[in-house]
Amino acid sequence: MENRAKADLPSEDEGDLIQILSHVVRGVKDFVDKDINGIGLLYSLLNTSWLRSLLKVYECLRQYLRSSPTPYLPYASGLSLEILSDLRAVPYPSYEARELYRLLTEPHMQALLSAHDVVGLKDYEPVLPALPEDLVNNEEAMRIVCMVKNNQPLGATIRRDEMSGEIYVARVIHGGLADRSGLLHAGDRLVEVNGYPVFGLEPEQIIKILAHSHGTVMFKVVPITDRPINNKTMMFVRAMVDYNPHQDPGIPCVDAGMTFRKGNLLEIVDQTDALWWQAKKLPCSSACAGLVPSACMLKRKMKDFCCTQTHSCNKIYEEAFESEELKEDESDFSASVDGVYLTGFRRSLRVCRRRRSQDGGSGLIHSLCCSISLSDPYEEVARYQRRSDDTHRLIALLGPSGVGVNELRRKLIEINPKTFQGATPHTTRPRKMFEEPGREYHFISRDEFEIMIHTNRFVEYGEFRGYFYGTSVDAVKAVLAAGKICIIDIHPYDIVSVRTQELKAYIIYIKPPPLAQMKRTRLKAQVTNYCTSRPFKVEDFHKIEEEDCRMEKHYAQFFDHVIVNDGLQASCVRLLTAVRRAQEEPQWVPASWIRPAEEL
Ligand SMILES: Nc1ncnc2c1ncn2[C@@H]1O[C@H](COP(=O)(O)OP(=O)(O)OP(=O)(O)O)[C@@H](O)[C@H]1O
Repeated sequence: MENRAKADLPSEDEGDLIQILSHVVRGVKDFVDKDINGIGLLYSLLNTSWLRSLLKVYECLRQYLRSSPTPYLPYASGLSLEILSDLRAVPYPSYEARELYRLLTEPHMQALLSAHDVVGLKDYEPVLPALPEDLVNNEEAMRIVCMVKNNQPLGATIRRDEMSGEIYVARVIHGGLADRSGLLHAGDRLVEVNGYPVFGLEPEQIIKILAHSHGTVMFKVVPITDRPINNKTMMFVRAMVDYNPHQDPGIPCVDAGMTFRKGNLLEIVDQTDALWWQAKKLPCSSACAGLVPSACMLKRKMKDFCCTQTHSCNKIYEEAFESEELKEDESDFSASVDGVYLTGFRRSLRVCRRRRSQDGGSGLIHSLCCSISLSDPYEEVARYQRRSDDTHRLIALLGPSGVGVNELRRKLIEINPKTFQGATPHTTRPRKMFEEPGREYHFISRDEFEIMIHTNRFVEYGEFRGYFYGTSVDAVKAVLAAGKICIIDIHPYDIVSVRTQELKAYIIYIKPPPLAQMKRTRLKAQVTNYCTSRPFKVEDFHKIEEEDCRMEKHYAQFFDHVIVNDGLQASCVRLLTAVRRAQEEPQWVPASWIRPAEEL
């Protein structure tokens, strides 16, 4: 079969396109197993038999054009008419003459001969009537555009030029009906809609005309001469803020607007307009894009909002921490599983952090909360696939106090201490008898600790009873360099310190289940703080829920994954799966992590 296909090819170089196609198919096949958007579709398209047949037809036609065949007879149908007339003149025609007469008078034969003459004389170009001589030179070229609406919006917006009263197509929505037709463009001047002249009308009146028209809609337009080119390449971003077009009085067309939430991934498909971009939400469910504010426009919109938020940012932390009397001896937790020492399990530094936020911490909160939302309403992202020889990504668990962050982290390390490890913290407190330097803690002086703070070497730190405690970047890197997966718990404060090119943290948010389920699953659980260990009370659950709401409201854009901690066992399995995916499957990460700054 394959040989025959080869033999059918007109000559060696006619096979070029087929060869190129085969080469492309082989190249694309190598990427099929990688999670690249649309690659499967492209592969099956390139592999279709009709595409190969089409290319063959194309090659044959090229060969035909190259050999430029000349017709055997210049005028076959004329000759057939002459023969018919001669045959009619024969008084006693033979059987063969009668047969020939019958054949030549058949409509199919006549059509065939006529087609031969048309092709032979290359007489197939349409003949246009001559242009009238009195044509006005500067008359505008009009375009008549017909579209079948099919209950879907046209995917274009219009605006009225207040000075001239002319109506223009303001924008064409990417992937919408108008865009797919390729016949309407932003800047085209609208002259008529379904035969109604639109000059001087309000855009609302034109929309009414459109709403009443069913089936085919006809536009008469004067096409724009210099069409703006969308020369920016496609860009993927993570939304760092919520946006609702219905609450934005500044949007040019609410119906074309797209709602998005913090953390949503958007594909920016059109940046022609400096103020309003067009975007699709990922994973893509609709072919049609929606209108979203551009980065600079959204930043402007967020400015006022963020100013009002500064107070509540401070409040979040004031409210999130509890005030309790502390016992120094109970501030540490450590254990050994299968001879492997579990480190980095200090008691929560909630209280220390509260103190930090009181004495000067508010500046930090402000800079975290507002710098993120103000300066970058969109964060450019790119697909990142960790190579097997790269260090693992840091796994950072975040969640309301008491939800079970430490419990899950501990379980993960206990299940597989050869794979997972916490980072050994630093402290300025004196070493206890049984402690070994570098095992429970790295013991350093206060001066050394302060230098490390000022040189940003901590992913998180706090002060407790006059001593500093903290997890350093180097401690995390030491675990990663040993080929293990470093798993730490963080506070919202620490998000900025772990989301770096160096650590590539994958942030998993541990979310509480609904109240009833939380009560049911925590029947035997204990709230452990610095001075007591007691069963959960209803107030504890309410506090967890409140903190959950606040964390989601302010930090959801940073969550790479969310796990609802209902049953401990099931949550553990989900956590293991999420960690495996973070390390082995492609993930969206800030583009700055994988591209040098000058390329961005
Ligand atoms: N899914 C669960 N089912 C039942 N009990 C749980 C579950 N998750 C955690 N717990 C229990 O809830 C209590 C609090 O958990 P844990 O100490 O891990 O909270 P945390 O989020 O680390 O809070 P903190 O930051 O205040 O230490 C522990 O007694 C733990 O065993």
